[in-house]
Amino acid sequence: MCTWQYQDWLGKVAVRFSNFFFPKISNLYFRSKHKSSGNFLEKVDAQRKAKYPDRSKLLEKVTVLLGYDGIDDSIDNELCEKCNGGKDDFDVSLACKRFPSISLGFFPPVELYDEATCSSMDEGLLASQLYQQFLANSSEPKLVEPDSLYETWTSLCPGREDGNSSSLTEHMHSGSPTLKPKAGSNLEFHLDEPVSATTMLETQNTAAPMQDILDRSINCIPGLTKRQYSQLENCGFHTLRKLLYHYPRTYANLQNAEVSIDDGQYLIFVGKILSSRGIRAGYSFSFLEVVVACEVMQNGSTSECIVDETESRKLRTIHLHLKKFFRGTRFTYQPFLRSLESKHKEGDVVCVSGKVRTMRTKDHYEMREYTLDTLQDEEDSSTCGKETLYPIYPSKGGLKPNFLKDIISRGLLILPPNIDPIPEVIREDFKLICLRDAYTGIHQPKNLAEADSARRRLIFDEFFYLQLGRLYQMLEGLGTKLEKDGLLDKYRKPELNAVLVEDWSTLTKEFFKALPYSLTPSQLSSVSQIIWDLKRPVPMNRLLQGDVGCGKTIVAFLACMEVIGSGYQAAFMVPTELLAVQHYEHLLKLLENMENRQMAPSVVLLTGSTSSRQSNIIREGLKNGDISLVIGTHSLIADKVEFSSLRIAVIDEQHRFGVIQRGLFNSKLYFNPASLKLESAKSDDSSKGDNIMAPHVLAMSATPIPRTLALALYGDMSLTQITDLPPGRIPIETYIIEGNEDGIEIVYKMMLDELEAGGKVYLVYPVIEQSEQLPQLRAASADLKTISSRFAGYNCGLLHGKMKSDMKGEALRRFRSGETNILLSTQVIEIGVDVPDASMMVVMNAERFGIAQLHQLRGRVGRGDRKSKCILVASTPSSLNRLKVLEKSSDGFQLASMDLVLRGPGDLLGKKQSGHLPEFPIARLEIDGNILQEAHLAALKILGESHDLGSFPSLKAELSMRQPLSPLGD
Ligand SMILES: Nc1ncnc2c1ncn2[C@@H]1O[C@H](COP(=O)(O)OP(=O)(O)OP(=O)(O)O)[C@@H](O)[C@H]1O
Repeated sequence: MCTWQYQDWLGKVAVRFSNFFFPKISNLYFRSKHKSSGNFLEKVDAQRKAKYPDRSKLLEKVTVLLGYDGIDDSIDNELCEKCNGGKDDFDVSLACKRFPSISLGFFPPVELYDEATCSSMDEGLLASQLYQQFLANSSEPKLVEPDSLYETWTSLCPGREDGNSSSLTEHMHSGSPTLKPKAGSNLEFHLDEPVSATTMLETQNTAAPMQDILDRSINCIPGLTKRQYSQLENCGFHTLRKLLYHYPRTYANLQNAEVSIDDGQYLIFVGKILSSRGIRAGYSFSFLEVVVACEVMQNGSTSECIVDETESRKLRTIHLHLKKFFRGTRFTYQPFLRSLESKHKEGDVVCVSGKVRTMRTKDHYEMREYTLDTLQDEEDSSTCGKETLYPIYPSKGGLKPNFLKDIISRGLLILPPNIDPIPEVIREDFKLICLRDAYTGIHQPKNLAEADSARRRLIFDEFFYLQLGRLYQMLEGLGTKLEKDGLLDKYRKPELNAVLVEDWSTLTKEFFKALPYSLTPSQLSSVSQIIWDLKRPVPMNRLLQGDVGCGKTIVAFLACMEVIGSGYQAAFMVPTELLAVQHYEHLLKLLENMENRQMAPSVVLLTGSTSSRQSNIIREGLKNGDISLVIGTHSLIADKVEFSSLRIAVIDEQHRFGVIQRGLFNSKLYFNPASLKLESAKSDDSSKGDNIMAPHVLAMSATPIPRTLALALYGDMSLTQITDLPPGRIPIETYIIEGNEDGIEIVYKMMLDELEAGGKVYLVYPVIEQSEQLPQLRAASADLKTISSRFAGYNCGLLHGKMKSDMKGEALRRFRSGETNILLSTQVIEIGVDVPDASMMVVMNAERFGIAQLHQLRGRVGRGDRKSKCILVASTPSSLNRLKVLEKSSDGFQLASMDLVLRGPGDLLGKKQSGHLPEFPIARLEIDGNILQEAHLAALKILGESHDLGSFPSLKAELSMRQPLSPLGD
């Protein structure tokens, strides 16, 4: 920089110095009365008049004293803060304008998910106000310099590299305040009137896509101090995206007042803190009581009443007593209590939400569970907007809701309009608002309608990227365009195609004829749909779903027969050895019934307990194609197991396998073209022409969830549902009994009655052995003696996961054959165990099991034509209620979706399948099914246009930002 440039620069710095730092230093001095500040002030004053070069040293010193890195840092920060209105100014005046009705009063909660619509508020978004304020401030002749405005501008709009004046003018609205470039310069501007935020933001985006702004560091928010930055970072707000995902948990609708306060209602109030007291109530007991005075309307008044001041007499004052209790000596110390008290200042205007309990004194209410948000100010409360929504944020990692609210509104300001990766045509088709409006709408809605469209758009995104990701992954795994189009077509037209029984393979038809019962209509159509898929050159990925005991196994066996009948191999993987043995034995029995026994394929069992000699033989048979069907456990996915021509993989109880396990299974089972030994043995030619193809996958689940939920959970799978039960099934009677002495006696009596009537009883326990930590839990092993002596004339068996495999098989065999009448077991029998004449199930400590789990357990009985009972024994009276839902409903769909809602759907794209954290931050699977369907269609539309998303680079980028995808899900 040459000398004159440097002096010019320093001159500008000095102007800013006068305007920013001098008042700051003065404040510092007057506030602290500190001597050193006084000295500084004197020096500063002297240096204001000094020559430019002499000032630089002091400037540097002063800026460092004020907590900046240097002059540049301070200028950037100060200007940004100015353009945000400066925190102090902004907080008071803008909050009041934004929330004109922050007045004392009582208002009901408006849930984020509420679909009600209300009239809209006048123009006046926070964003434009902030800009106007910034520009108003900036219009002081001394402050605004052409390039300082430019600097400010670029710092506000990080994506913008140069001040392109033409693009700026392009977007100016007629009649809007304008910012015009001076003639002959693309850097200098003069102000006519303030420019709206939208106009400015639009202008900085015309050149490059700004989608990546969401993934920039949180540091890109103007005016963020270092401290705020590190606080946000520490709480996980690394990027703007993460910040904007911090949605309000609800909105307080401060205008929509109700008239009565009833005991037990969840309500929202706005009021003023009267007192805050930490009280020691005993040796190790204390509590905090915050009293808030609120003015609410008299019974019979309506919300319109308060618009007219003369009607204000209809208001009455109520007192809310917010109480928090603490137990423990350390909570009774005065310093602790004082610090509690000091968190709430007398006179603060607060928004309180929670459950009210009426107190003895009239108009006094107690709230023990509450949320308290301090509002910015109550000024200007007389100006009532038509409707005002006040977003209530959850706090995070110690960051206060109001702080987050402020940072989020600053973040919204720098959002350019073109951050939306979803093409306009899709937005129009599905009536979606643009992404920036969605972020603004969810954080700063003018009315409920706006919040609702914002929410709809954000939910759409959550589902859309999930669907897009999974379908994209599937397409990537396919070779030809034809296959890819075929796959998409299949998902586009969910109406199912089926193959008539006549067109099934000969083997399938023979096996079908040998069944001891006829298939239900649902089973028959499921088989036909699956076979239609099997005949296509595209690998099937289908989920067969149905309630417990509906007969899925036989459908899967028929699918295997179809493949084997075409000269290929089938693998049937189940989660437990017990189930593998059961399926194996069941299948052998069915095959024995076949008229033409020679047609029966070779079937083997491969589990962890298979001897190594036997395993070697089986592996060899699978490799050379001698074995047509293998039933087994995880052993099937071992590296060593190779197939000659695997054409279908059945995965029973698929949710029992982790994402990676399923992926491994999938990727391992590729049809090996090198080994076409069986090609000549084909009896049908339906599959000819396919060279290398992934095997068909038929996953089975006994967790019957509604179609929409299934779509979300398994978006890349076609779905077949068995909706009926085999004929002759009698509904199971369910009883919930408290496990006290009397209760247990009743249970034993019911068991005895059942045994005397010739029934068989499962007795299920939460644990195998009694534990010292949980003495209240009854244990299977420990109870064996008690039960045996109690039911002396009957034989008891024991079955649990720690037993050796053959012992388990033997225990089940004895129970099935009737050698034992009572089987004491753990939840090991939960999946798949099929003993059709078992007629009673007793579950001890039933509250230890999930709802869906209990439904599965209950499904072990009532599988034959005998009337069955299920008794759920609850340890405590309080747990009875939760179990009652099972007493009322036997609909697996309803119970499973309830369970899903309680547990959360789990991580669908990643490895995590804990099911404890809902993966959709804002969507609710149980109510947003229609949006999910639309998202599914939109994903198909996009991929139909471009299989590899080549034509949609923004979508591809967004997909990778949201979740890195890999075929194995890791
Ligand atoms: N159409 C039918 N008519 C009569 N009985 C049938 C029919 N289909 C299946 N079954 C019998 O119903 C019982 C349950 O079938 P299966 O074990 O296949 O059920 P599932 O759907 O796999 O149940 P779970 O999810 O509990 O494992 C079996 O004993 C089976 O033989």
